[in-house]
Amino acid sequence: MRGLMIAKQRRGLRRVEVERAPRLGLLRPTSTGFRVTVRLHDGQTPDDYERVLDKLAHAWRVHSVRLVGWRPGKVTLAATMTDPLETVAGGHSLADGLLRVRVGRLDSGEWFVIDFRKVPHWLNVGATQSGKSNLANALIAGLAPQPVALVGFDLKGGVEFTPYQRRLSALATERAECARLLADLVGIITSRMALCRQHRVKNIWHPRLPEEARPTPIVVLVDEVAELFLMADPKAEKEEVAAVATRLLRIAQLGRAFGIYLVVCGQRVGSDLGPGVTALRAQLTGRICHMVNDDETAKMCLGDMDSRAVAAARQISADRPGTAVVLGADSRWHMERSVHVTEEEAEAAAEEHAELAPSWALLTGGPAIEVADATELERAVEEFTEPDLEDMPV
Ligand SMILES: Nc1ncnc2c1ncn2[C@@H]1O[C@H](COP(=O)(O)OP(=O)(O)OP(=O)(O)O)[C@@H](O)[C@H]1O
Repeated sequence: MRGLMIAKQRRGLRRVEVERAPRLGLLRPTSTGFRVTVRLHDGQTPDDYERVLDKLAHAWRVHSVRLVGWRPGKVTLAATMTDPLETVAGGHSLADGLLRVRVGRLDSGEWFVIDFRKVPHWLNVGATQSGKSNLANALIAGLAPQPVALVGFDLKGGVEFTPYQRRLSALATERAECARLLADLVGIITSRMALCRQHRVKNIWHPRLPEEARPTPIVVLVDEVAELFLMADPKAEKEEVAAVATRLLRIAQLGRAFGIYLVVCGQRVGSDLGPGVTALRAQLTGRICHMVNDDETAKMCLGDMDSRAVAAARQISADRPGTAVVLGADSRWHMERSVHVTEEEAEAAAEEHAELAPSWALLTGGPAIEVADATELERAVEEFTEPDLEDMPV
């Protein structure tokens, strides 16, 4: 039956023209549809296919067609028969290795994995009720059982992250507090730099750095980033905002090598918030754009990478919360829908693994990894440490 369906598809495919009839390779069935490699005619580029993917989807009578890869002279297209983002089933383990979290599904049917060692910093934008907090919940639930420290900057007065406080090593809810916490993080980077110099390595993941000296990775979640930059009274607040902007930027620039990763969330991220925001954005290479209210935020999030992604983000409808356009490790954009993780589920994960939270005092000055329950941590380290550290990005 499936063979018949594929044969019919194939006959359909042969009738499609992209300027000239495509030279199709074998159709390979996938769990959501099929993949096919197309040999490019002389003068064609992958862009010629990118432009007509919608037309191909209609011609092939499938939900969508995406360009999923290319080699010189060839492109690979993936067709999806039905919308894989209609519902995204949960119930699986969100943690997927050290600093990796399976937060959702891509429209290709694959997992959307946030892998901080591949893409260290992320920008997560969206209008109210678009699903930003749900994604943060998924990250907290996925990172909570891992040997990592979590830090919260919650400019919504603490309402977002306070429920997870027991798993957080630090939480700042006002700008002055944020400025102090950011200064601490810069201090952590400085001491980790000294550690790396001492061992003649360029980053904390280098295999030459003894395991017992390797510092705990820190994932920093910032909610409502605009509040860090907005000034009600520019005269009085200018200095504080400048300090916050400089420190955040420094962390984004240097954090990757020293195991500090950022997830910056906000409703609106525009250049009107000042040059600090634009400079910060350039460092946040992972982009997640939920439904947004204005073109500028979608452009700020996605536009400098791919203008087609902006158009796709503007089409996300309000009745599909958790849906977003994402740009990640492969520099291509994808439609994604995050796994639905309620605040209660994230809170339960934070409670369950509260003992894995290193104290802030230890992170800022104490030995590398130390938590209340050493056995628990050892188990977590074992579970999440991959043997081949050679592959780690420098
Ligand atoms: N992937 C998803 N699947 C199903 N429902 C979702 C998904 N993501 C979010 N929701 C639901 O959509 C609603 C809004 O989500 P969420 O609170 O994450 O939005 P938000 O962007 O953080 O909003 P706000 O800025 O107002 O806090 C919630 O009721 C949430 O449960």
